[in-house]
Amino acid sequence: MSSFPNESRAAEQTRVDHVETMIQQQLITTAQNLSKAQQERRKVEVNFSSNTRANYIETDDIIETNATLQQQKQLLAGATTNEDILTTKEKELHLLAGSPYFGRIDIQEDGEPDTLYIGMASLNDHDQNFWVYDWRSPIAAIYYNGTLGRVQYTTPVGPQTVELQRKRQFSIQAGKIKNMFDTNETIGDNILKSVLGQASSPQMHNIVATIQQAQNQIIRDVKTKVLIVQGAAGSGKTSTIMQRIAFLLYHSRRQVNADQMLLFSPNNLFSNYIAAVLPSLGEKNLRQVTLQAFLAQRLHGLQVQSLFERFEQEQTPTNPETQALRQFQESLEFVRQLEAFAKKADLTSAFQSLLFEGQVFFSAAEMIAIYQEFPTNLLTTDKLVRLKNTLIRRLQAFLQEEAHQDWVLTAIDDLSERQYAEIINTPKLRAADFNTQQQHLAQALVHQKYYPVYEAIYNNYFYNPYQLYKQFLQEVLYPQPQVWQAMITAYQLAMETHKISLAHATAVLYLQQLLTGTGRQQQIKQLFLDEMQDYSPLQLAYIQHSFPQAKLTLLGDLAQNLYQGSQDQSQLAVLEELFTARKTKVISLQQSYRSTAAITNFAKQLIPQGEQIQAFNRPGVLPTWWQTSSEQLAAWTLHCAQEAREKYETVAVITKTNAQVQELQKLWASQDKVSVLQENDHQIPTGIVLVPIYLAKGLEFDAVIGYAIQAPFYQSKSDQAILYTLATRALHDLQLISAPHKPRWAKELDQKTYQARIAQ
Ligand SMILES: Nc1ncnc2c1ncn2[C@@H]1O[C@H](COP(=O)(O)OP(=O)(O)OP(=O)(O)O)[C@@H](O)[C@H]1O
Repeated sequence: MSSFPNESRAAEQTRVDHVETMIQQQLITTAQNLSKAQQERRKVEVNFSSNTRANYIETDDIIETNATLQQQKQLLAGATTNEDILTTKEKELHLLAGSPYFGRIDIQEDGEPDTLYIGMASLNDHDQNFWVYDWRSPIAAIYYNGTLGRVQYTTPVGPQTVELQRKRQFSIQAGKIKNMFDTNETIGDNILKSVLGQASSPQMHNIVATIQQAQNQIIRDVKTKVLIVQGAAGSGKTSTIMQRIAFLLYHSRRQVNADQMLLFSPNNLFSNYIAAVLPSLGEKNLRQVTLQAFLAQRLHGLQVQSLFERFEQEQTPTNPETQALRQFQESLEFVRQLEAFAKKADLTSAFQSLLFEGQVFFSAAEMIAIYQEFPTNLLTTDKLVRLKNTLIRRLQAFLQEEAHQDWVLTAIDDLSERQYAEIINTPKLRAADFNTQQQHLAQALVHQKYYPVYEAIYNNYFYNPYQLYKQFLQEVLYPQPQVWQAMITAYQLAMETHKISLAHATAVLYLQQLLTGTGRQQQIKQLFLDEMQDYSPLQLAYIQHSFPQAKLTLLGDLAQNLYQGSQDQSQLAVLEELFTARKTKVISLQQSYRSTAAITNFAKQLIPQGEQIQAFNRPGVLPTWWQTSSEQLAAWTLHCAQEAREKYETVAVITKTNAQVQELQKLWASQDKVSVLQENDHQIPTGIVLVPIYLAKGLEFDAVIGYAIQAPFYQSKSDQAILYTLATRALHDLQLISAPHKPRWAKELDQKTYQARIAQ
């Protein structure tokens, strides 16, 4: 591939032109081949349906049909694979077209010089020369990781060392080089600066061309079982996780596909916001779920409180006792007590009679009697299995008897020919004598009728998990017994109206899963969890237990802790303890990319250990902190938003609560240019948007106006974390509005990091 010396820009452009022509040619041939493959598949499909119109009357026909079926299936699978390969190829060519690569490395490997170009996908010619290397190929790691000199990279056959002699970055648009320069840094500042200086976009972009070294380490880690990423606001955690997913899909294509991955996302708006990243990298999207949806799916018929509802409720003056209580209920200590309870729990008080057609089929007393026969030192899970087996055996014995009842004979007589054929459905049965057939029919009919009883046993409907959980709660020792008792009463009352708090919902499900093992998802191989700081130890323990085969990637920012109240850096220690049995690695990202340096430097004072955060050197104006009157508050907020809108695409007015959003919405009803961001919105609209902080998490806007930054909304230490989250949503411009008094702690902030102004 040394036909181009590639030193000058002109030479590089000639190479780009050559590659572009190759892409266009390959697009044409791929489209032709694809159309042929589609025709081929359709032909096989037509044959398939006409050849497999089954004739199940004669045994010989069945055997023949099966053989044809297998053959046709193979043909169809072959045709579909061929088509899939070509479709992927076409997708990759489209990814490359116009901007075929963004990086180049010149290396010496075993004394041999080589020049490699890195892009979104691989491109080779008929002679198998690589013109572009996929960014995820082993050798491309050098581009992201290495400074010039000797560098190592990992290959499937072990580590390889090469001499990196040059690293060049490109910005290519519509086949034209817009910018190119050599760099010795990981990925030079210049291109990054220009990427970060751009306006925000309605959906998240990929960062493939400018992945930073620390991020690359996270993206390419394939060994760690539990990868925990603690990163400052705007440090690229979410971007990195999306790149990591694309990397894992490429790296482990044979072992894992997108259906075996699951992402826990903070809310649906966020899920939509990131939904374009994987397709932009040529990959299929993975499934996403919110914690509340995950719990609700498993608690049929109950209304599970959402994180937002809880946050809203706790805005009414928070009672420290309630706070402490909830923290205990979701703590690691509580988890351990629950786990211990599950091992030795006495189920007898939770048994409930199994009814069938309004009559008791197995009474609670019968179950208690069986249960009490088991050796006392058996684990509860084992007792449960034995009880189930006993109940099933008793059910089977009952069915044997029942098969001789008169109703069965009548029902057999009433069978239509089709129903008869459906039950007598094997050659052996068809050949059997009358009595054998009758017996088989009788068995089948009683099984059919009593199937619900079997299902109820199988699904553990013979004990009440909510009752068992209550029993557990009553056994827990809490320093303030009255507070604890009041909580149990509240739990019961809520259950009567089919409502359950988030903490109880998780605990009930975890207990149920520990006892029965049902609900565990073995097929998920990779689990990703964004905004980990919003999950309590109890929720994390339950999630971990639900996905026993999954490797975990958890990421978040302990400082952006909106929901957990006073939890702090010790959460990391809790996490490590929670996952102690597995290979855990914690990576910290301190460089913040989203905001201008002025905004980051202002925001980082709001949190403990904020001094470790490094602002990205992107210029911008100091944040403004406005002081106004209560009467003026809403009007001034709107004024600032409108002024910012003249300069920027997206301007967010961020409130602390949803109630404030509704207040402003009413006041600004005549402002048709203000839209309210809703949880199920697919995109962030341009213009002025009104949004509560918990929905703005993870998102970004060109300008942010913080509404009512004053007591009582912003007062406590944990409110500083909320303001930190709010401030770090801004890319270019941040304005805070207070009426009339700023929070007490505002005095401690460095006056040089913002402009204090009076609104008039
Ligand atoms: N390597 C990079 N190249 C280009 N842009 C980057 C890079 N890393 C991060 N960014 C940009 O920085 C911004 C913040 O990234 P992201 O949302 O992934 O951060 P985060 O750590 O998840 O933030 P937060 O915790 O505040 O929600 C995004 O606009 C993203 O595109």
